[in-house]
Amino acid sequence: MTERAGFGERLATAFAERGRLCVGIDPHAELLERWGLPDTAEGAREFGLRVVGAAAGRAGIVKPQVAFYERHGAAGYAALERVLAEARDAQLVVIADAKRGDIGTSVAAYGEAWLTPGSPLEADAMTISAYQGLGSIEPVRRQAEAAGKGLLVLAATSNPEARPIQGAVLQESSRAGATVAGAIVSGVSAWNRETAAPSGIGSMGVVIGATVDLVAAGIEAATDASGPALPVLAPGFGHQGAEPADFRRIFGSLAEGVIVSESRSVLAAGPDGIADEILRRLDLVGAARG
Ligand SMILES: O=c1ccn([C@@H]2O[C@H](COP(=O)(O)O)[C@@H](O)[C@H]2O)c(=O)[nH]1
Repeated sequence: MTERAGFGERLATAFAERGRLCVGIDPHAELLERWGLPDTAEGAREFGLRVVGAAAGRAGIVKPQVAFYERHGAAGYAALERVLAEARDAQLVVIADAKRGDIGTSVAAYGEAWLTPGSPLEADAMTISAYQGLGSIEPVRRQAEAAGKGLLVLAATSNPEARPIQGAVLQESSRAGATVAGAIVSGVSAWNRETAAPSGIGSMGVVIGATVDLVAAGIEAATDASGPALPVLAPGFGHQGAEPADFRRIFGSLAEGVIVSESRSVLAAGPDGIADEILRRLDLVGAARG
């Protein structure tokens, strides 16, 4: 196994060499049909491998949506293992969109699954939920740091129904007065400042939808520009309405670490059109190059 740089460093290289587009791998039933593939684990594997083939040498980052493999049970996991391995062999930065979360040894087991070098489901980073408290995911933070992996903690997700909970104001804590989303951004930013970041981008990051108003969500107030840039996985571009070319305006002082994530808007191009669509979407985020 060849030695890979840490997540933040790999992200910085991907941004510089390939741009910020992250191609989602979401083999849901409708897309599989459009791609002429069966709605089975084999279909999901073939879909994922073709997306990886189209992304390799064009985009720098892919994000398999774990749920679409999990729904096929053990065979789906075998398919996902293959897609993850091919993506990593193709030198893509791989973000497993697993949205796991729990406490103690249970959350640590999730970390082992997705972030251990050499594990069957190894990715470069995973999405994780801190709904049980930021401290509950501390074991995975330690695993990620030890293995040079990344964590992307859900802060303000792209779906509008998240707003009442993620925008709720904390009453009793060291962050009283902050929104839940803002507190997560501040807490993860503090972790990120502690990670070694030779590239200027850290490895501890957050998920913030491109559809979110950062001021209303209490995130702007929580942003601290010191230290390495905070990785921000940003779904909500493309099919959900946000324009990739607008990412700097949308994210302001967080823009440096933004990963522009798109699934359906790219995948809808089908197997024959996806390579060109990736190049077209990369151009839309073109201001991000360099
Ligand atoms: O806040 C979030 C977090 C994750 N997602 C996931 O991203 C993709 C979005 O797909 P599109 O087709 O580009 O809308 C999908 O896998 C979601 O589960 C998100 O949308 N919002």
